[in-house]
Amino acid sequence: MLIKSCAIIGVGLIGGSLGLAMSERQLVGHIRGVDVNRENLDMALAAGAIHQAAALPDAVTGAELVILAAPVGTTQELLKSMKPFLKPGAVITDVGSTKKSVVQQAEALIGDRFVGGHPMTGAETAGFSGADPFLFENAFYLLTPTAQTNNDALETVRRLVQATGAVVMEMTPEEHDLITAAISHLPHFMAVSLVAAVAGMSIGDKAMALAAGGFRDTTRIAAGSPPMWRDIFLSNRRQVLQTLEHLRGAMDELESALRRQDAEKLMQILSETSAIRKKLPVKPKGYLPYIYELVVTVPDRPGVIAGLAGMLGEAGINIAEIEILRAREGYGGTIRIGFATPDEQDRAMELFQARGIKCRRKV
Ligand SMILES: NC(=O)C1=CN([C@@H]2O[C@H](COP(=O)(O)OP(=O)(O)OC[C@H]3O[C@@H](n4cnc5c(N)ncnc54)[C@H](O)[C@@H]3O)[C@@H](O)[C@H]2O)C=CC1
Ligand SMILES: O=C(O)C(=O)Cc1ccc(O)cc1
Repeated sequence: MLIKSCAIIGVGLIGGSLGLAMSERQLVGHIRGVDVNRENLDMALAAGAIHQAAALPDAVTGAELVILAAPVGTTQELLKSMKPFLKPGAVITDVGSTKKSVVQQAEALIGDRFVGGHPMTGAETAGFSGADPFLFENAFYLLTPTAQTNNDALETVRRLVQATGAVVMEMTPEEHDLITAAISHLPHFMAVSLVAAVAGMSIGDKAMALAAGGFRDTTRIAAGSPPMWRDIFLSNRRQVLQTLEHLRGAMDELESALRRQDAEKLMQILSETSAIRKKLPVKPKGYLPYIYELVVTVPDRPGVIAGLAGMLGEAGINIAEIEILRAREGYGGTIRIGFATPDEQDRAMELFQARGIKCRRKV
């Protein structure tokens, strides 16, 4: 056990997942949870993510560690209301998606025992129902200590975060906010704008009904929690606007090439960005650092997946992940099967091909 008692303020997706990860691994003796949403609190309690539902200030009384996991706009009020009740020496951390303003507010109120944190993993589903004890496995978890931060407090948070399976990376709050503006907040801004733009077109409804791969992939995050994203945009406003300038520049260049019907320029931009996109590192997810995948096309027959699973099972090949990508009555379907090793992927491919089952490696 790393910590005797902890309070999680906000037991939604991230706070709930941390609670589950900490209790499953017995990292914390007693966890109290606070939430303005009774449903999330009840679910967190029932799932064992927290041991006790509480209210402020009781929840933080005697707690060695307090984790703020509500939208970033609540930080200041929460810290103000809990400050007089904090145990001397208690460590406070947060999981907010923006850091500079949060850390400034917290240091002004709490001092050197606040450690800014941000797990670089999550989903577009809000609330405890999406909580997952393995959410942090192999995910980057950014910590943003400042010159003020107490070393013991930092070490406490670092050890706890590492024990959830995450990979800690440290940077300044300023660097954090610019990087996340570019790779998280700007994409969200774009996804929201794309949904709004298409929805506003006269063909909007029909287009949405037909939306497949590209539109879905590019806009998935736009389904995220509105209060959470409102707070992120407001708190990282300057950096989001700064990165937006770069996006506008890139869009202007592409637009101008299109207006001029400049095929060469279009090819140059498309080739350069395609090469950069292909070089993105494979995202480690879950327990398995990498997944080696096959895409299998099967006929539309009951029991066809059981058949594939049976073949693999008999050959001693373990299925790490399985997903039905497309299925149409009468046309069969496409199934993605993930393996933990390239050897299993090769053997599965040979096995399927020997039986005349169409399959290919997914890259
Ligand atoms: N959703 C994601 O993928 C990620 C979110 N974050 C950050 O984590 C924080 C929490 O986000 P999620 O867990 O996704 O949102 P969520 O909506 O699932 O959970 C937030 C919880 O906080 C509660 N809450 C709101 N105001 C409160 C208050 N004043 N006192 C107590 N509880 C309050 C809500 O009722 C909700 O249960 C946010 O700061 C967000 O920026 C960080 C990484 C990833
Ligand atoms: O759903 C996704 O892919 C996300 O990227 C979720 C997410 C949202 C906010 C963060 O600060 C970090 C991660």
